[in-house]
Amino acid sequence: MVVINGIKKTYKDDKIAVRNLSFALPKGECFGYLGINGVGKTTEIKMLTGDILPTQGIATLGGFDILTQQLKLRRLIGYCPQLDALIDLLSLREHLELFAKIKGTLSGGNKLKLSVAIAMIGSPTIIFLDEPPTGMDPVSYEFMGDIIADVSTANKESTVVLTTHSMEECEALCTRVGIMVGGRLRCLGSVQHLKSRFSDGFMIDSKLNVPSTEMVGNFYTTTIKTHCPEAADFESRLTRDQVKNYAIIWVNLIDSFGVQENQFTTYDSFLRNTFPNVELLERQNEHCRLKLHDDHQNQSLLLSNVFAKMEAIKHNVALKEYSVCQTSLEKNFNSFASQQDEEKGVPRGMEVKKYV
Ligand SMILES: Nc1ncnc2c1ncn2[C@@H]1O[C@H](COP(=O)(O)OP(=O)(O)OP(=O)(O)O)[C@@H](O)[C@H]1O
Repeated sequence: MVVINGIKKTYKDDKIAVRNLSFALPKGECFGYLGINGVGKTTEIKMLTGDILPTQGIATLGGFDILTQQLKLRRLIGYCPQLDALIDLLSLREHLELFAKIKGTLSGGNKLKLSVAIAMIGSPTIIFLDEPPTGMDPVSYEFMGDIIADVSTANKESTVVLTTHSMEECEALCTRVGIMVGGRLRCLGSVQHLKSRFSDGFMIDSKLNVPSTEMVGNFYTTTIKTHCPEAADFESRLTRDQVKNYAIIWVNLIDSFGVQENQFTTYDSFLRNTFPNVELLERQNEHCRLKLHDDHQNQSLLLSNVFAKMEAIKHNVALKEYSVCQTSLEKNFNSFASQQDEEKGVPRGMEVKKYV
């Protein structure tokens, strides 16, 4: 439905906004374009919708050439631009009539909803949405998400190209995602594929058992009494009032803390003996969050393997519950976004020459 072949855009000031972009999208796809500000997403959409001309390359939408068949092509597309540009979509009379009616009555978010609705009118075959959710309230945002999913992935009526800064939106809506850096598409694939390919590991959220009274008692007998007889004598030296007033509670708390420490140390060492690179990120009482780093050299770090190993470990440690999840798409995106600086120089073979 969308075929892009070697599209490039150089602005007047020699700024290369899009560099030799090539990819294709079938019908029914919801494609998410990710990239930090200024990487070239809007420029790419503007070339496809005919707002601006590419410097180089060809593209077809629904079989129509973006350079020579703009009139036919426009009937196929719906476009919700990033900025409020309703003026481009209406005749002068319609524009005046509409704004005479709505001036001062539509908030920014409502104007945006109107723009999305206009882009969807007539069930266009290809819909371009340039950062549509900015400023939309959560209810409308969810409603818009449902509509996008309906027309693209569910009913296979349209191909949707969505530029966004929201990873959540991409994860929820898009069948495929492309991450753009410095005018180039650096990766393209399903969210799950990108996560598996670029993920740097797994997060494990765990909850250990709350120490039982019996465990606390055992700890007191085996550890405190053995290694610290003075402290063990502490209880017998307390007055009745002291026992009544909290002192005994403190002893119990210290014992309970000791049991928790032992449980955690055992759990931590089991993890470190099982996985190559474990980092403790956070710990509070019986809860802890750990990261299993993946250097992509160890093939065993697959989600299924991590679960299998955790299931084996859990019988040896005081683990009440745990969950394993892949690092988020946001993490992957951030690592791509950080490459933006490196992309600022003109790459080899892409130099723009000035002829005077
Ligand atoms: N008319 C123009 N003339 C010169 N440079 C431009 C023009 N329009 C955009 N650019 C530059 O081209 C690059 C890509 O801009 P573009 O608007 O396509 O980025 P974007 O990824 O859509 O950003 P955002 O997420 O902020 O919308 C930027 O460096 C921008 O400054």
